[in-house]
Amino acid sequence: MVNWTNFDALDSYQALKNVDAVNVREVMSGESGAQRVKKYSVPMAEGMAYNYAAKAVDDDILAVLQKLSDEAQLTEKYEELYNGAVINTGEKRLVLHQLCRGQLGKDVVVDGVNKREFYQAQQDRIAKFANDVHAGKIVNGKGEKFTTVVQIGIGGSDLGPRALYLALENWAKTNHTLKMQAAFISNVDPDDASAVLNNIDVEHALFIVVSKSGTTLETLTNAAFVEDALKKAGVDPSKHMLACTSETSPLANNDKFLDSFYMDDYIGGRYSSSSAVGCCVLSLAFGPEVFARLMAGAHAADETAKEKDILKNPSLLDALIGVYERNFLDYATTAVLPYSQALSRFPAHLQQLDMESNGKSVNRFGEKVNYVTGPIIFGEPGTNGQHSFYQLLHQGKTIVPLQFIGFKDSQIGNDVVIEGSTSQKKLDANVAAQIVAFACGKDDENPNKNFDGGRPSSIIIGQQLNPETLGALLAHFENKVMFQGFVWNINSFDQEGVQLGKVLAKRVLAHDTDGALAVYSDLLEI
Ligand SMILES: O=P(O)(O)OC[C@H]1O[C@](O)(CO)[C@@H](O)[C@@H]1O
Repeated sequence: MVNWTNFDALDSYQALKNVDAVNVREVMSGESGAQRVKKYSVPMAEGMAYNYAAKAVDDDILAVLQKLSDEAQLTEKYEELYNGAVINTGEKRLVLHQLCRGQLGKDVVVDGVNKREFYQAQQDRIAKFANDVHAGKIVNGKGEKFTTVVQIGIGGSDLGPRALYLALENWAKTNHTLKMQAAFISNVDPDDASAVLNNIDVEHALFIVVSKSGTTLETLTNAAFVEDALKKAGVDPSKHMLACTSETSPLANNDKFLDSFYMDDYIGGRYSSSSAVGCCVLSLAFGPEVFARLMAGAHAADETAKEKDILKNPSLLDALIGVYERNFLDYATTAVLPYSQALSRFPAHLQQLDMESNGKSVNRFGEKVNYVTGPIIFGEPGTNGQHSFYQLLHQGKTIVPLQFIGFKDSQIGNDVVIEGSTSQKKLDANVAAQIVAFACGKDDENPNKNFDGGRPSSIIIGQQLNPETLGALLAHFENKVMFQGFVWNINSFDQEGVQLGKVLAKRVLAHDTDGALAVYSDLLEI
């Protein structure tokens, strides 16, 4: 059995308060910096590496972080999780998203159902469905092949799958495995659905209504919006619409859908890309083999996360360094900066993953905690970000830890040498330069041109963004967030904080308002 103890009650919490701080500028300058870049690197799954040379840690701090990991029983808690303990205390649920991509421990059986087999069976059903669509065995009302798939969902039923689709779209085109174009409708803003519908050929489109709960206002509204558009186009919606939901939701077992695929209550929305939620759209877009490769990469990262030695466990190490920065260096934000245009929506996915999971003020037993928890996450692909918000990152008063992601090869492989280097080389040169600029700064007698440096970062480096490396990246961050939640002794798997706004919006629509709500409603003429 593991002990669920508040972070500030641990001996290692006190020890971390007393460690000697590392001056990033000092240690990253000159030969010492070169040595750190070689030394402070951990292999990740799928040939990637997590390099943390430019973080404010040294061997002494790492030793205390190892103690923290052991004392807080972080890998033991992970083991409890994948063996089926009720980790989500708020909703009294198991947490099984890792089981969608492989068996990590014991069989998890609930009400006589082996959960790994259930998730695999859904993937197999989706694979058969996708193959039949691609082969022209499942066709539209006119007997013609479907060419487009549209996912209708929001939050975890949108962000992860959308980020993954965009991450692999060009890779799939290059590798001749783009079977169907995908599009996504999420916002209840009517312009979102209209713009997507205007851009596609609805007669040849399949629409997946994705909602775990089957009750989300935006998704149900958009599903009805699309149904209406299909009817107006003279198309039978039941031949074009699929459902992806939990078996207990109001959307389940509904014959207005061509077919339905299931996840369950043990998969949180923001962790659902590995379940039917991601499987459906990605298998239709790229083929089931590509989805299987994505899952293989994620499973490899899940296996690595079992390692007790923090210097061999990149997601655990990343988590612990993040905790040190958040609780002892007082850094409130983290920027995710992929030097890969394909990862354009990955920061948005991580924003939900991290902030919805760890944006909590009470521990897993509902008691207030006296320390800060999850950071604010934001980000954009480099080099675009360099010409936007990096000014503040370099010279602003707030220090923001930076998470870079970079790849040696492009996905499409089309490149030109201009002034002695390819665009890919320019991209990679920029990320290397940024890490050193942030860490080491530059003295200038003109204060306006002076860079203090000392701004910490880490980088995940891979050869190429492909299904395996993408899967490993996805799981790396899921596991990092999980480990941080364990340190803070919070429940990372519920999201009560999003409920109040939803309830009040319903009251506005029902004209049941008073006080400020009534005045705002009047201002907007609702
Ligand atoms: O899949 P559902 O049930 O429609 O939920 C969508 C999203 O809404 C939330 O519950 C928060 O509003 C997320 O956690 C979830 O990913």
